[in-house]
Amino acid sequence: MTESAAHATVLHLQDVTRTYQSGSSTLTALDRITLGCRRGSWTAVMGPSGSGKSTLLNCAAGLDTPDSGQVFLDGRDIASLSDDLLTRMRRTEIGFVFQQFNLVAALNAVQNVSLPLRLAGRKGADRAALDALGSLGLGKHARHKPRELSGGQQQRVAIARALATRPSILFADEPTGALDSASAATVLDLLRTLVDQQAQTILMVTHDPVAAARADHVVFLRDGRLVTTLSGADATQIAATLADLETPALSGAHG
Ligand SMILES: Nc1ncnc2c1ncn2[C@@H]1O[C@H](COP(=O)(O)OP(=O)(O)OP(=O)(O)O)[C@@H](O)[C@H]1O
Repeated sequence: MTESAAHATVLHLQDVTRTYQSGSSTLTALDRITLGCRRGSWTAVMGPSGSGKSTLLNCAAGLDTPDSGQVFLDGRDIASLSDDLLTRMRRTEIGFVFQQFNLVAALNAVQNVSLPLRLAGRKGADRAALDALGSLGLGKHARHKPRELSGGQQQRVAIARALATRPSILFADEPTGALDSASAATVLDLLRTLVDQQAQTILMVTHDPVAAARADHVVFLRDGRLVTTLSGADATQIAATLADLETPALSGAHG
């Protein structure tokens, strides 16, 4: 990989604004957000409830459309893509991991992981899915259905599925939110390994300072604005920054 490829910006949001209309009032969920994710970096998004984290992830993933501003994925403005190209981009260049795993209950692990490959029309989907599960230490569980797996194992299958098409970026929405702390640690170790060894790019929403501390950068939102960024911070610093952001909202709620 060349130096420039190693440091290429995979995702760039430029002045992204998203509002919602509620009766006669306008709620600004995202307010001129500018943010970049470089290849092989892991960025966590934190902020009080309602600060715009999910909206940010959805706009970045092309699942929601900003009112203004631009979202570039691998240098392409996603608003300029046709519906067909946008669908293809979502299937192949973006991976998504959710709090509740969202595996298909009727399918076993290998069938779940091969699903996006089949949708993308790739040959050898089962072989690739088996390889992906094996590399995540889940080879023994390939034929297990989701209900036969622990929460941490299900989330690792979901990560294997999200990465099956080798997406440029993995979006993770509270990936450890439904896990006990030991399973969460395993999933976070896996994400860290993917970033360090495969230059995977990750954008993750989390409420958990311990999870955010595993990322390279933490961006903090409040009222739709990006208010501060920490790099290389530990969980204590991250928790303190989050508490500072939540304090005015709490006093407002009681005032
Ligand atoms: N479809 C919608 N219609 C109207 N308002 C919305 C809609 N989606 C989100 N909002 C509002 O936009 C703001 C940001 O919401 P968002 O879900 O992005 O916040 P969040 O930081 O992810 O919250 P949480 O931590 O509680 O999940 C909130 O005030 C929310 O009520």
